[in-house]
Amino acid sequence: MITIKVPCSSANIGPGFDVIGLALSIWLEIQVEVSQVAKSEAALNCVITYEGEGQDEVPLAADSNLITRTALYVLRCHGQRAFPVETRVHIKNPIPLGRGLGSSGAAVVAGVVLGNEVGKLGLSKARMLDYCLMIERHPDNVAAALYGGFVGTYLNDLSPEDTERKEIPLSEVLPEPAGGVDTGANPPEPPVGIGHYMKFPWAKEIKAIAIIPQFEVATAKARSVLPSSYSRADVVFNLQRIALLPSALGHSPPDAEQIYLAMQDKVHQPYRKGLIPGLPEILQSVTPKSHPGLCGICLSGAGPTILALATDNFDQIAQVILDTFAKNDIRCDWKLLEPAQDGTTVTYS
Ligand SMILES: Nc1ncnc2c1ncn2[C@@H]1O[C@H](COP(=O)(O)OP(=O)(O)O)[C@@H](O)[C@H]1O
Ligand SMILES: N[C@@H](CCOP(=O)(O)O)C(=O)O
Repeated sequence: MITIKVPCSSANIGPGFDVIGLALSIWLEIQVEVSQVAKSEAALNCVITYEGEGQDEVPLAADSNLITRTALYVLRCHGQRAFPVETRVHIKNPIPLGRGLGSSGAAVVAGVVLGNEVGKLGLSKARMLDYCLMIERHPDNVAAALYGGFVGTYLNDLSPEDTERKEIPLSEVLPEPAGGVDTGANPPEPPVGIGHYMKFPWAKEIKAIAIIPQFEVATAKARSVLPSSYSRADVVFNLQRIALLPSALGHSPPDAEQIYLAMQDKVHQPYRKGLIPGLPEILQSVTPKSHPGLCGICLSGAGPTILALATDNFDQIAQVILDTFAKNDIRCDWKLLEPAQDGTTVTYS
């Protein structure tokens, strides 16, 4: 059996919109068995079973499920039209969907690794990142999930031809389900070196409190409310803070006041407040002065999860944020998480 484990991730961490990602300790797990039968009755030779978050909504057909659809994309780019006969994929997913904890990024990474494994393609992690970026086009979640830890990411300047290839409509990369039938269309291969990442140090004292509201915000929706241009003052505000953030979060012992300031943002959080009731008040509800132990607070990814970074007093900090959400009739779960430094792992048993 092949076991693929992919961590969840929190993107942005305040000012690092589409740049910074932090892999955290909730893992999507995929168990894969390829059984040696002569013929498979399953569409595209793939049988999917699923447990955990999203089990009542996630499709189980190989050409609809985001994980296997992604794997099929990778396989088809290498001349393999379907899964090997017969591939059984069991998905265990504890990452809540549509909450800003990178469930789709984890699913895309898992799909690329699944394609690489069952197709015996021998792709490097750097090449797998290219495949991920053809599907999830912002690099922060997928780079964190693939490589692990606290990362800064960027997209390379590509040649005009490669740029065109990279920007091909998603519907051509992941064609609409064809009822398990191979349409025969060849998908576009990713250009080489679409994106890059760099891992930053993380101060061992800092843990992540994730306050996860019981409602979903689709990332696509949360991106659609952002403006297409910004004032120079707002861009400079974020640049000034993002320049400090990696060293502030890597410095031990952590300087809470500096981290708190370095996590302020004017590029995405203010525009997303309409999607998350009480967001400005929640972001102001705890500070290092009011709640010793707190280092910084931000929207996790596109929300609605709130990420509070702290060294102590985790329950008290979580409780204030839960209470502030409760005033807006929003119930939440909360978890204390740690950076997942190893990123995606594959084991064989
Ligand atoms: N384990 C999974 N298996 C299949 N599809 C998934 C899985 N995880 C996430 N998805 C897909 O990704 C969507 C959520 O993505 P998105 O809106 O980007 O939110 P998130 O912040 O959780 O990444 C889900 O509605 C589902 O379609
Ligand atoms: N930079 C992206 C990150 C989205 O993360 P997700 O976990 O909400 O999918 C954005 O802010 O849109």
